[in-house]
Amino acid sequence: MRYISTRGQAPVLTFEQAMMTGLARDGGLYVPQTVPVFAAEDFAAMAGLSYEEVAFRVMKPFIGETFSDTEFKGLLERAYAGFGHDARAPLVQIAPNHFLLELFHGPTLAFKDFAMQIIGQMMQAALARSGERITIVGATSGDTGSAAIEAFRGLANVDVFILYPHGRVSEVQRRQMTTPTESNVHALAIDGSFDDAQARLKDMFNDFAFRDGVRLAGVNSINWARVLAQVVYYVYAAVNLGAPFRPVSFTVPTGNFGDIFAGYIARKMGLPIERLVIATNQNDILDRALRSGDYKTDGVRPSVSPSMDIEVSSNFERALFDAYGRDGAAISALMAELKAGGFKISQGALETLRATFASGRCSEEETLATIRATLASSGQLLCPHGAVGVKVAEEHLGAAPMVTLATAHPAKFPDAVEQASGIRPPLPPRMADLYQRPERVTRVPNDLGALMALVRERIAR
Ligand SMILES: Cc1ncc(COP(=O)(O)O)c(C=O)c1O
Ligand SMILES: N[C@@H](CCOP(=O)(O)O)C(=O)O
Repeated sequence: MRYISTRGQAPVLTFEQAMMTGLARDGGLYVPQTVPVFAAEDFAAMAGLSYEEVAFRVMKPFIGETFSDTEFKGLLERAYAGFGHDARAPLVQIAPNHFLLELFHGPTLAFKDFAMQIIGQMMQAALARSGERITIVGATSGDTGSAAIEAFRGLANVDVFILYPHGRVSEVQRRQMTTPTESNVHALAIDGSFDDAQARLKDMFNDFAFRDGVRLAGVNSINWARVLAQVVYYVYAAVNLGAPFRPVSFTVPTGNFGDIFAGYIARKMGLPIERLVIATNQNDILDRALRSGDYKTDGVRPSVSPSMDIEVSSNFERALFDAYGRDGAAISALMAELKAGGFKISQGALETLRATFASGRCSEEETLATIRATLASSGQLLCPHGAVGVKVAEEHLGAAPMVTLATAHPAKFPDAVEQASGIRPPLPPRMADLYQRPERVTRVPNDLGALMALVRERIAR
């Protein structure tokens, strides 16, 4: 399996190279040259298997010979051993044809753990072989950061720097990033939005002297390995609901578009996904783009679902690449226009996107009302991101079972959940002292030069 860039001008890489590279050197994102298609029997044989076994079967064709089968199985076992639920990703029914896929039983209580834990294992194995040392820089709106820190804390050959928007993540999210004591962990609060943090991260990748000098690696969903690991739970959920013999629909609370893009890959692999629904909060650029064809930024507005406060959705570039017939030059031109505020999607590409994705938006009031209503109707307490998903899913119910991704634990957002429901969800006992632990964070300007200087200075220590 080989990986190519969405902008067509970067070297073609193996899985291991793509994983260790992050952003392509032409500024694009790596995607598989071809997506393997599974037979119906392959999916049928996965029903009832453990999460780790499904992960092995789904990921194996994409990773090729990067690891021996025995080694890869060992990495998967270690990655998911710390999850707080035997099923890893349990399905819970909330209405006759509507299920939640609980993706918050990992160590940091959000879906990011599913990919970050196995990437941590795979990167460590690759580094042990090469003897290299890397510098991870990540941008987060709250959940990627803590999951990355959890996966890489304390490693001797990795420094991990996490940029989060100052004042725009929940207190639990912030403390998860600022309280780890390991010296290889660097929490950085940037003056700006998540979009600013992600833009500076991409600028760092595009500065080759810096990138090569610090051996920069990325663990955001710009890294193909992140997307791949997230494909697994779509397959796992669908086969346990009757796929391939009956289709299943998914609604995905969406921000950076990595999670729903994983669903898109699952569908390309032959998984019968009837509807793939993008659910946005009030930062609804994706919903607007699918309706109007105009992908125009108009500023991020803080919401009660802060992890989705994103306007420049990185992975949308991967979907556009396919929708434009894999024309790297066309994607480069669109991304150049985006830097100036936005672009118009061609009619042909728009029709392709609309044939694949449906979308909807959920306001602030609707988010809180959905937390209340779902608790009353099903007894399930949602986090605000899951609530955005449930509200939009309810507008797209059809004959196929609908699965809404519950992307984070409600205890990560206690203020919003309490405001909606009157219930303040407690943290799990292992995190009970989170509010007492001392915090360690550096406030940083939204300035590329200053950020690069800080990273260089810290890793030289
Ligand atoms: C809790 C939660 N829900 C939803 C999302 C949106 O996912 P994606 O950025 O993959 O679209 C995020 C951020 O990634 C998140 O942290
Ligand atoms: N919501 C995310 C934003 C970054 O997304 P990623 O999937 O590209 O890492 C977060 O919580 O940080």
